[in-house]
Amino acid sequence: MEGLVMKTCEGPVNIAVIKYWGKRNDELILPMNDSLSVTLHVDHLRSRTTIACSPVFKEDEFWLNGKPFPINERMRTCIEEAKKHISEEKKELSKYKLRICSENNFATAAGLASSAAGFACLVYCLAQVYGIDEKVVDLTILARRGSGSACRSIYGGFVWWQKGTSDDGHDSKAVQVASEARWPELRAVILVVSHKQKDVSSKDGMKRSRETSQLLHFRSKQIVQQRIESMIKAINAKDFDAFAEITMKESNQFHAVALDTFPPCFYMNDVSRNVIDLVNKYNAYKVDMGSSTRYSAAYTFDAGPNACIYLQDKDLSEFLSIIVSSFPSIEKEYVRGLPVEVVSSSVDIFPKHAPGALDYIICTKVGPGPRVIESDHLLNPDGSFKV
Ligand SMILES: Nc1ncnc2c1ncn2[C@@H]1O[C@H](COP(=O)(O)OP(=O)(O)OP(=O)(O)O)[C@@H](O)[C@H]1O
Ligand SMILES: C[C@@](O)(CCOP(=O)(O)OP(=O)(O)O)CC(=O)O
Repeated sequence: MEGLVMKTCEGPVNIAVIKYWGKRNDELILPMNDSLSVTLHVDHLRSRTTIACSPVFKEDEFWLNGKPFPINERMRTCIEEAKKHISEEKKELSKYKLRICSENNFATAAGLASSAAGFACLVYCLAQVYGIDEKVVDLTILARRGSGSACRSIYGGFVWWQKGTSDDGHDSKAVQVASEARWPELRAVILVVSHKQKDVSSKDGMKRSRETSQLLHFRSKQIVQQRIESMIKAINAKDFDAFAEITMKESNQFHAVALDTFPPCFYMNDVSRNVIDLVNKYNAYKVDMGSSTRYSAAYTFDAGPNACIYLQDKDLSEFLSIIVSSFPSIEKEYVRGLPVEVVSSSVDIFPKHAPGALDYIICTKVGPGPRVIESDHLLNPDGSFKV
């Protein structure tokens, strides 16, 4: 079709080890404290987005996971902000309407960071369509306007969102602490306890926490900065003990803030607590078996019951075998993502749960940032939606 421009990109999920919770400015999405995350591999968990731009389109349209979806205020902001940075030779495109089609290969709005992958992918794809020069324009600042945690999905590896101090948000951006090549042995196992949409969104939950939780204010002023420094040291030194301890304490403190919120937010459930118990028992078991480190696995939970367990490649098969025997399933495709050998575990110190306590498991590793893909477009070649 004459004048049609079309690009398709994929964007990764990130799971924070130092949590973002609480904004100092809701509209600009400026956080109360810094945060730090691990980008998970786009081969296993990703948003894929196709954007087409054409003089014949009559209105902007968005489809998410195969259905028309409203273009909400945050998405509108990302589009309008991206248009401000359009390259000189593509200026004409800013007048054209957009068709955006996106899909996540995992549950949306279930505390699996779909908004992070989705908005990072959207902004990255807009940058390709509009010829935005990434050396001049910080895409992390654009992605932040879609969802705070999305700014960290613009980079691969280990990413630090610096809260910034200015009122206009120009210094609230993400930087890469280390690429995925720094710690290639690091693995992440996502235990999907529920893929149902959560009751209180992160946006509403963190607003309520800022208004009612004294613990949140204490944490953001007195605790987070020190933990960021220790975490960066741990990553650079590949010190799993330090990484694991800070990760678990951060998760615990975030959920303590959720409970300190009034009325409280309950994001974890009994299965989540059983997972914490299993990880603690696994760490103790490994020490008994002569492990040179205090921790072999570290849990973290976002605003939902699903667990993310960080561990190293050497322990992955053993840990998964224990999980599968402790949380049995009748699902055929129970373990997804990275291929891992799962054997029947002979270690019987872990409690057995009823089949079906976990929906499924995704195994992945630390990965790169968003990428352009040349095939598998989600729109037809003429820019129409695939129905
Ligand atoms: N692929 C996508 N493209 C654009 N926007 C998306 C995409 N996926 C999700 N979103 C947006 O993110 C919203 C879901 O965000 P929400 O914060 O509720 O859930 P989550 O990101 O899965 O959980 P959490 O942020 O707590 O980990 C969707 O309603 C939609 O607006
Ligand atoms: C618990 C968290 O996952 C919170 C994520 O919050 P969002 O980035 O989804 O919130 P908004 O900025 O309002 O879109 C912790 C984290 O990812 O750091």
